Amino acid sequence: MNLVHLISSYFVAMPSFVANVNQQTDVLPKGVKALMDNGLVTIPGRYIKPPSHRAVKHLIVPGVEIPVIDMAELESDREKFVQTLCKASSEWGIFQVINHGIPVATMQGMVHGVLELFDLPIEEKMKYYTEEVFVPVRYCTSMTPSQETHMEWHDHFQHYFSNREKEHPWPEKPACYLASSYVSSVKHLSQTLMSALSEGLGLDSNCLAKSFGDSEMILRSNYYPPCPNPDLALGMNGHTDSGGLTILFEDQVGGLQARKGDLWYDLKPIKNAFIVNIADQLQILSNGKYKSIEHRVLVQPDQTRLSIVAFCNPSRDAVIGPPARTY
Ligand SMILES: O=C(O)CCC(=O)C(=O)O
Ligand SMILES: [Fe+2]
Repeated sequence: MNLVHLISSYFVAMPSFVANVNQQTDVLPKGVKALMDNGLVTIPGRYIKPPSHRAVKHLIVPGVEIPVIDMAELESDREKFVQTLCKASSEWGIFQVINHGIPVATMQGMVHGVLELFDLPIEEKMKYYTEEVFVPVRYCTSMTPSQETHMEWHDHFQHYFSNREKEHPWPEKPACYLASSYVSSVKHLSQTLMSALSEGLGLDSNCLAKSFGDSEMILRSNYYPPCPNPDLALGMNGHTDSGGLTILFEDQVGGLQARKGDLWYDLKPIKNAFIVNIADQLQILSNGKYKSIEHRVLVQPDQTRLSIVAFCNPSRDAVIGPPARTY
């Protein structure tokens, strides 16, 4: 056990210390970027994961390429496309999508805007600070800091688009944050994938969309600054996504891992591709055929990582169950 591990086990074994930190409810955590901007050199105790929750090196499979879904094949051979998509969704529940038709300029513009958004002065970002999920604009750090003993090493901006919304109240600053064309492109991609996923279950192409009802979307941008003690922390804990279909765009830094059995597969970032994963409600709608895969994020000692995640979800009042023909 090295010194850092020794120190961390000390903190983990000191529940009164942890409780003390969390009792400071009057002090809102402003985020990990703010900590790093202020010259932090060692992570605070509340970011140190207990040893049983940390990444274990020998259980990580490095540099894994998940199945590739080539959207160009949709035109040339729809049947083969559906088969490949169905196999990837059943065996992995996560795949990369290439030739998706979303212009590189739209993706780069989105990344630029999001980086500027996180670069706003902390007072500006704190105007949006909330732990509520179903609000048009949310800035927060970790997931629900007031309830967490061990926090995650990321900050995020999140938008909830209800299907009743007419015009989304985007933050006024920065002027270059223009996310609406990115959102509509990603929504279109999700609809195309959902039709093919429906067909993969032997159903009409609009069947899954019908079950989703007036679908909703949450757009979440995750900012993972460098972490001084990356082995003690996690950018995001292992979880499955609770919604329908998740469409993720990441930079080239890496850190996203997907779990199969006891092993964590370290996913190699692919330039300008999207990573798509099946979430819980699509697993249910497919009667378990498509898998909602557990995933997590590791942090880096010297690099900031950004991911932009669109959760394409059923309507909040949709009743979800497997369609009769998939029993
Ligand atoms: O940042 C990532 O790559 C994963 C993010 C994620 O899993 C999430 O926001 O649910
Ligand atoms: Fe996720």
